[in-house]
Amino acid sequence: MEIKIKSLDNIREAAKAFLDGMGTGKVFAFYGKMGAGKTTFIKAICEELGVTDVITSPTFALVNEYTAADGSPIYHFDFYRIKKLDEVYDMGYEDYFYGGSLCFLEWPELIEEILPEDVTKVTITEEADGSRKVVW
Ligand SMILES: Nc1ncnc2c1ncn2[C@@H]1O[C@H](COP(=O)(O)OP(=O)(O)OP(=O)(O)O)[C@@H](O)[C@H]1O
Repeated sequence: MEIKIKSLDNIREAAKAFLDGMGTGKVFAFYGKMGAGKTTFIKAICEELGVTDVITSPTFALVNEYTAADGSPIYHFDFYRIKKLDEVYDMGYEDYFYGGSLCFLEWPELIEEILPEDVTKVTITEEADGSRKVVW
């Protein structure tokens, strides 16, 4: 599927469209260059799910946990700074990836070998006009 986000003014609408078309998967790997808009789009999706926690890229903690409006947890990962896969083993990644809760991953290419088989891969690209294309 594909969504175009014209500007930040349209991001909540885009997040809603994504949620409507995201399917039954739980683990979503967001690919895209630095500045493509991964954090911004994940934030919009979480807000659309009723998260009221502060949503920022979990660069230092590796994972942030939020609570959706229905009380379910959402896990937001950023693997940009990992140096060894051991760091991901040590955090008990399997409990997250196979736990049945929503997981949103930034920089999944750094842990490609341990992504679950049923991961949904989402690619965000910045277009020449500054809009973003989201494909999954
Ligand atoms: N859909 C959009 N339309 C316009 N601007 C956007 C959009 N999405 C993100 N931006 C802007 O682009 C910049 C980078 O966004 P963001 O931090 O979400 O990127 P990122 O892919 O998470 O980058 P990084 O990998 O460095 O964390 C921010 O200033 C943000 O406001």
